[in-house]
Amino acid sequence: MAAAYEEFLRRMQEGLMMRSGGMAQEEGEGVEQPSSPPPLIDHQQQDQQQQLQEHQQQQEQQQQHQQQPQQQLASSPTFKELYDHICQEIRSSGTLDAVMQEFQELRTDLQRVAYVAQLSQLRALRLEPNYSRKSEEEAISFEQVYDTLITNEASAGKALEVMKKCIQKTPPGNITALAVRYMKRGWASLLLEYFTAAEADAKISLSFDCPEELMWNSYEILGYCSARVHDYKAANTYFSRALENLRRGAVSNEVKATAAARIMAVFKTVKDKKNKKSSADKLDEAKKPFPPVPQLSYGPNKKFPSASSALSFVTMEGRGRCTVAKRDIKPGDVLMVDSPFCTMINPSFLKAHCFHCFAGVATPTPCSSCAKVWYCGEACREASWASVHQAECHVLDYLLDVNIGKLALLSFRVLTTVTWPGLQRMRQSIETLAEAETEVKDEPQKEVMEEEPQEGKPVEQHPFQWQGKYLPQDYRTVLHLTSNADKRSFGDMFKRSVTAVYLVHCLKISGFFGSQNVEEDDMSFVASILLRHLQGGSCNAYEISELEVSGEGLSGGALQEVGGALYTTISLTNHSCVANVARYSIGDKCVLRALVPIPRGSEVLDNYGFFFHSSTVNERQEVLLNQYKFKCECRACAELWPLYPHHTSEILIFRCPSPGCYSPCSYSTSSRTACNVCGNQQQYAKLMHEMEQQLKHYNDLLAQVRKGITANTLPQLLSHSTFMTRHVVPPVKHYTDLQEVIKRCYILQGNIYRPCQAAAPVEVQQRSAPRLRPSKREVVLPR
Ligand SMILES: C[S@@+](CC[C@H](N)C(=O)[O-])C[C@H]1O[C@@H](n2cnc3c(N)ncnc32)[C@H](O)[C@@H]1O
Repeated sequence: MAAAYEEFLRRMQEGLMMRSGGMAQEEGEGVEQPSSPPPLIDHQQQDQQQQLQEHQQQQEQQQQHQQQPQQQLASSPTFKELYDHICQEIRSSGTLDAVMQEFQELRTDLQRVAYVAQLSQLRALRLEPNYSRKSEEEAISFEQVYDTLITNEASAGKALEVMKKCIQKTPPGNITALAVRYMKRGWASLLLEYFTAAEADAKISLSFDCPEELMWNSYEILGYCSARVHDYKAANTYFSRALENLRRGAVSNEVKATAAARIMAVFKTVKDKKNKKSSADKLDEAKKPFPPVPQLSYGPNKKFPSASSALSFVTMEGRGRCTVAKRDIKPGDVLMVDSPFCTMINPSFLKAHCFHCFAGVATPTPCSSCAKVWYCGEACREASWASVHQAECHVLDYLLDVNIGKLALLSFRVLTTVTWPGLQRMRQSIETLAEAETEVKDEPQKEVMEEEPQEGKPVEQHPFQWQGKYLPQDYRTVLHLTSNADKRSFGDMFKRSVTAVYLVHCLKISGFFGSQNVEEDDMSFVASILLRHLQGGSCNAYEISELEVSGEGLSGGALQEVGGALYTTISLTNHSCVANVARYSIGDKCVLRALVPIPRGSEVLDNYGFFFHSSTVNERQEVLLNQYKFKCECRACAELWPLYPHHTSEILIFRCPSPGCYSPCSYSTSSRTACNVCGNQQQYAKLMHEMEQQLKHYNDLLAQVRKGITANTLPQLLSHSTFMTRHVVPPVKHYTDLQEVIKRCYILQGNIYRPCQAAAPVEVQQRSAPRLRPSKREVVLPR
């Protein structure tokens, strides 16, 4: 039985990892263990002696449990403390078998959450607000460190980081302190040549309407930033105000003299210069955080506006809802542009990314209430507060705890987005839906589609029934995400149920239910919905990604998972290890584009993060089954395609280009050859010549992509992809490389983050050009 307990504990520790369509792989504590054996222990298979031993151990454990006083659970426990305590209690009380049996007999999420809510630890659970608070005392300590660091220009980077923390900790009521601290952060940015950030901070500092003589250094910063973009008129005004306020300021004469000399050195050189407006425009361009979102090819689908009209949605036996091509689709076609129902940031990106829009920011604005999250500016701060953050701010440390899993915050946000009154309005239909799911589903009315899938055996398709438009902000689309509840193990479901009840306590103290006392019945209802989203999210949450690049060009760089989101239209696409589409992020939007030609009637297939060329069939199947609860039967899995580079020497095998045949062909370059299967005649010498030309040209295209040039290159790569798809039998290294290069081009059109936010120099400095910032020896501490 000891082994059984170990197995139980392992299963209890499994769980709440964000498991998602290609999607976010969690977690701080590691990704969920792949493929777990069935949860129930078959006692009949164990020999009697073993059973006896286990029985004795169980008795001993029970005795120990009775003798030892139970360890007290901390007040306001973290999820890990709570869950470990529950596991420990079940283990030591010897009630595992009973718990497993009882729990597995439960049919609905409502029953599951009601069951775990009766555990003593959850009955006694009382949570207090838990978040990172503002503190003037801590802010002052950070400011003192800054004041020491900033006197040495080499420490400007550190000074900037320290001042960020200082601002984050400053209570919002300390107006003057905040104004001065933004000014100081602006100064550190200026020294680092982060001109956009320096300008933004100087302007924020002035927006507090503090006595002008305190803010002379902000005017000085604005003077340098304006001079840099040749806005000399503005630079003159700012420098004049800097000097005037410096004269009135309460700083020592020594500081006044040094600062005045420094300002004058640049002021003199810009005084009589004429404005050059175009350069200023360039700086504005640099501020735009995201590239434009592409238009859907062939226009939007009337019923599914986030999808192209080239797509239809059906259900198939064993595959659930599927996306199918209604017409021939070309590589590069934009098939879906989806908005999130709600999003969440990965805790490791909290320090350098906007909590609301995910833009990378060097000198962000903090939340006015907590000292945990940052925004790229006031607009995002306000939008976030109004939409989700107000409801979560004071319980954020519970929700961002690494051990609770990323889906906790996402599920919490689903509910705060819908709101309690919203849920109450839908309560009856939600309960009806939950009940219907436990009954045996009727066969949907059969309707044979015009189109047949191109490869493999034809599968019966039924139209996907949906009332009204399928809109990304419609909560019903989230409710109907597949949860795979019937395929989940005991450990998985048990841990999710405990999480759901824990989260409902977080909702309660954050004011979700309003000021009145909440009924137990309502708590259970909301916990059951949380449990539904914790399951749905594990198979349907997608990552929000960005390419982090350093240096001037766009070569290299790592694709990072900045956050997660629910995209309910993208969620209608199934997985293949040989996907025909690729996905990337623009801001918080998700774009799905064709990689290869997709013939009319074929399924549109995404990849959930497990590619045939980078992991073995066994690895892929194991994770897909464990995480997404299906057995992949794609071509690569069925034909056991080899890993990259597939073959030691590159051999291209031609396929018959006749539509509907596509069989591998042997050929002769000297004459026309007939396909063994369909008899189609093909001039292979001509084909070979064209192939050679294309391969030669491909290398030039590759060089362009390496430099980050995609606008003209991508169409040529896509046309090469069409040619290769038509003529070559996969898997072949060149074809795999080509798909990867196309994906790279798509990604380059999405979110890009440069950790160093310094704007690129607008012009090479000329002899007569103004100096952009003070030199090292002129640095004085701004007061
Ligand atoms: C993002 S959803 C895709 C849409 C889903 N079929 C539905 O009905 O909502 C992911 C889930 O779809 C199913 N799925 C995805 N790819 C599949 C495949 N190749 N074969 C069978 N089922 C698949 C699995 O249940 C998986 O957890």
